[in-house]
Order: sequence, then C-alpha cells, then structure tokens
Amino acid sequence: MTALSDAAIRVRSALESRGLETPMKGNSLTLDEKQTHITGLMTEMMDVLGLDLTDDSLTETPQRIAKMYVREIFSGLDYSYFPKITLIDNKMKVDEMVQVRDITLTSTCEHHFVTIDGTATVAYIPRSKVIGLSKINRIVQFFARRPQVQERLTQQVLVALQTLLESDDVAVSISATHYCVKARGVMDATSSTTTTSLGGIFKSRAETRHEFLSGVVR
Ligand SMILES: Nc1nc2c(ncn2[C@@H]2O[C@H](COP(=O)(O)OP(=O)(O)OP(=O)(O)O)[C@@H](O)[C@H]2O)c(=O)[nH]1
Ligand SMILES: [Zn+2]
Repeated sequence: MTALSDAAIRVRSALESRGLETPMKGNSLTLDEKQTHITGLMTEMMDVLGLDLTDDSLTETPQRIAKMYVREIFSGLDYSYFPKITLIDNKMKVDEMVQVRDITLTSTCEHHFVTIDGTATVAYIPRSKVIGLSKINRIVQFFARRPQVQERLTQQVLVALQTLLESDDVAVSISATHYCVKARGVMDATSSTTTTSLGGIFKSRAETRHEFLSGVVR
C-alpha cells in the first residue's frame, strides 16, 4: 500500500468535511485484486450479451476494460494517484489573478459510465503560496478520473485548490459535452453544459467575478 502524500490527505479530509467527497464505501482490495475481479465480471457481462469471447478481437476485452477502469479512467478514486504538488512561497508578491484556460478534461458520467468531454478554466489570486501551473491541470485530471457528475467535479477542484493554496480565492468553470446526452437517450449532439464554482473574492467582488467569467466566455 503506497503511503498517501500530505497534500492528498489534506484534500481528502477537506472534501469529506464539506460533504463533497465522491460517495465511496471503500474496501480492502489492492489495485491488482480489483483488476482481477473486474475482469471476471466483464467476462460474465459479455457472455450474457452473447458475445463470443474466443474471438481473437474480443478475448482480451475483459482484461482491457478492467485495466482501463482501475489504472486509467477511474484511477482518481485512489488517492495514491493524487499528483505531486509543487507550491512555492509568494515571495514575488503576485496579487493579480492567475488563470489557466482550456484545460483538457475527459471524465465519465456516473449515471451511465460514458464519456464527459470538455475543458476547464481555473483561476486564483495568489496569497501566501503560488502553485506550479501544471499541477492545476493534474488536479483537474485526477478528479476527472472518477465516475462523476459535473457539478461535484467542479466543486472538488475548487476545494482541492483552496486547501492547497490556503486561500478561498479560487474559481473553476467547466464546459462539457455529456455523451449520455449526445450518443444515447435524448440524442442531443449540440448542447453543452457549463458549471462554475466561485470562492472568496470571486464570489464576493463583482469585478473579479466578471474578470474571471470574461476569460471563460470568449
Ligand atoms: N446534474 C447532472 N446530471 C447529469 C450529469 N450527467 C448525466 N446526468 C443526468 O442524469 C440523469 C439520469 O436520469 P435517469 O432518468 O435516471 O436516466 P435515463 O433514463 O438514462 O435518462 P435519459 O438520459 O433522459 O434517457 C439524466 O438526466 C442525465 O442527463 C451531470 O454531470 N450532472
Ligand atoms: Zn450520463
């Protein structure tokens, strides 16, 4: 079992205390054990669908899906995958907004287990700490690699950054296409969904909010 980083532990407890953690019962299975178990379940599911698992194109699919769930698209359920966070003291006294736009975001809808495809824009006002830029993208990716609803994902990124930066002054906006809306069900191929979570000065000061939102809506 990999020891969790201090950053991962602090972020998890901040989410738990706000009721924003992904609903998880947890279990004692290792990642390898999860993969083996899911391989068996996927084999059964494909069997029930009547697929021929002896076909050379299908035979490895249960293993492939198990690996994809555990190590890739749902790896964010395991805090041992939380990114290494680089924070530096704000010695240069930056006090204007830092904004990272159009962060690639691929997640999975927790109602249908199909893709959510979008982008995230994140901003913060540096106070005592400045975060390594790529770490913002990595935090977005970490929480995206879970079964998600977009509203919770947006909040989780906000609270994670607030916790690490020790400041409420963070804003997150996500725009995404849900394939459960586009490729099945209502079959709407053009709509997209935007969710925004604002903290601190982004919520309380209209000018700061507008500065952020004008970077989102271009
Ligand atoms: N609020 C929210 N809803 C979501 C998200 N992703 C999917 N959904 C919705 O979750 C709902 C699930 O509703 P159900 O009626 O149980 O599912 P369904 O029968 O497949 O419904 P349809 O998608 O309308 O065919 C649907 O309206 C989805 O569009 C999300 O990120 N946020
Ligand atoms: Zn869905």
